[in-house]
Amino acid sequence: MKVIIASDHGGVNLKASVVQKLKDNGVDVTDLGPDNTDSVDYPDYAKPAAQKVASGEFDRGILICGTGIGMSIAANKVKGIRCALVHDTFSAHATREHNNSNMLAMGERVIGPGLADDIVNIWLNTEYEGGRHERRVCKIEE
Ligand SMILES: O=C(CO)[C@H](O)[C@H](O)[C@H](O)COP(=O)(O)O
Repeated sequence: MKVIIASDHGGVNLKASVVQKLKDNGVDVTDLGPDNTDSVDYPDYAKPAAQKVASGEFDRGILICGTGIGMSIAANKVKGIRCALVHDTFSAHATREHNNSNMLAMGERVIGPGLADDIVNIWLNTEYEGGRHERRVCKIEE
């Protein structure tokens, strides 16, 4: 599975920790930036990351800003993206099983690296259930 990750300045430290954990676990992860805490605008990173998932260049995308909210809003403007803002492990499971989410957004100012790693691990390894959920996901796509 190919994963792309991006942040703004508010998520750059949590992103570094998530990237390291993914690499330790052998996940093929590409960091779109930024690589420092200079102030940037989150849509400038969320949009290209979302486009690379929507195009199929990457299988999944992870976005991290201060709250995760701005990046999730921006990513969900891209057709084909279902970006879930998640700060608990139950939702990480549920959004894969029910929504077939292809992007995950988290906030560095909301959760710490331990919980973020658990969320990412669950989100990457939980299968979409299909069935009744497929009808609903199709309605989103329409
Ligand atoms: O978009 C956000 C909030 O919805 C993100 O948390 C940003 O990281 C945040 O707005 C950046 O804020 P800052 O005061 O410019 O660091």
